[in-house]
Amino acid sequence: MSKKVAVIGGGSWGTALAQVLHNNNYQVQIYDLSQEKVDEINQDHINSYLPDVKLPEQLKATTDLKEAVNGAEAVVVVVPSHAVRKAAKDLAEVLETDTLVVSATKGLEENTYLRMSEVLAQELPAEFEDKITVLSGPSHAEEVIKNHPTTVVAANEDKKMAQQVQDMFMNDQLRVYTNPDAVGVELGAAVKNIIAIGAGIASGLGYGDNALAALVTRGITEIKRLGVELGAKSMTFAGLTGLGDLIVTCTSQHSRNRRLGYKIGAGKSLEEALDEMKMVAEGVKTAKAVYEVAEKHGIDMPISNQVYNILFNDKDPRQSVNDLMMRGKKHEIEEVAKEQSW
Ligand SMILES: NC(=O)C1=CN([C@@H]2O[C@H](COP(=O)(O)OP(=O)(O)OC[C@H]3O[C@@H](n4cnc5c(N)ncnc54)[C@H](O)[C@@H]3O)[C@@H](O)[C@H]2O)C=CC1
Ligand SMILES: O=C(CO)COP(=O)(O)O
Repeated sequence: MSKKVAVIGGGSWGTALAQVLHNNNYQVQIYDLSQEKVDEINQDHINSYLPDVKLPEQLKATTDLKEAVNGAEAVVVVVPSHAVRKAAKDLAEVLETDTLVVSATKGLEENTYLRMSEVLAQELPAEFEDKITVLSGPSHAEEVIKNHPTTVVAANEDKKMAQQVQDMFMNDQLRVYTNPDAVGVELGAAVKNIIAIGAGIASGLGYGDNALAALVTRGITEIKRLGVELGAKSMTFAGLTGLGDLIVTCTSQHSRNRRLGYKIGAGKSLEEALDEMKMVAEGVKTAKAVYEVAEKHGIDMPISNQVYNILFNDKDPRQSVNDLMMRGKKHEIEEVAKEQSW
């Protein structure tokens, strides 16, 4: 009999990952709070967030968490970041001790500024701490669900755990690498969403590829600056979950964060833009968390800072662009500037 995996969260990413696991011969059960989502998957074999794609009939969904995790060798947590603590609390009641936990959510928790694996570790019993592996990378659900070639990373300090998750998801359409630096992987994934909102804003203002390249390149510089301060390895930000995910999110038609930014750049308020979104744009909440963390640690994050001010302080995006362009003059590579006292 095939092994079972429970996917916690039947949104676009949860459904795409569920299909990958189904293709890899797992019996998959999706858990979602929304009866409507569960009915779509069970009765119509679709997820309305992923139009034009028929899901495998064997993919089952439920609103009963206990039923979903019963007998599962792994649970994949893929609810929005604001729901992870609640999902983890609920999971703590029903999870069997030897179950692997995969965290596929991208964001930082508001107020605590914790990474998602840290939130899970706080709420699950202590024996799960080493069993939490982060799965992340440049991977829009809209393409994964169509089996387009995609690369992601399974991150856990424990090599065996990372490899188990690599084996679970890897196939000829989804290539999975491992990386012990879960801190860097999670921070890259969370902060790129803020820069992607910035890329959307720039596009909504009518700016083109030059501004985009500037945002991506200077964006990864400030993501790395924050990450290294918080204990990540600098090289992780040159990889799939750093630069890779930043590129895909800043440039893709599928990105929810970029789309939200575009609406704001084109003149809508944050409330109007959010009202028009069905799916989660994680960068909004993360912008607040990162603004506060950067302030606390004294880290210079000029782009994230401007995105925060546009989102939460009604700053005119054109003024933000001007302020970014007119910052004090700098050496491009700060490590070299320090080394050579430039
Ligand atoms: N959509 C994508 O292409 C990708 C998304 N992600 C990340 O995955 C996470 C989820 O994103 P999406 O699937 O796009 O979100 P979504 O907005 O499409 O769906 C979220 C789903 O979670 C459900 N939900 C909310 N709270 C829940 C709870 N406590 N228990 C169970 N279900 C709950 C909602 O009913 C909804 O069906 C986000 O952190 C996102 O950044 C990561 C990679 C790709
Ligand atoms: O993380 C993603 C792709 O890797 C999805 O980004 P969006 O949430 O902006 O769609």
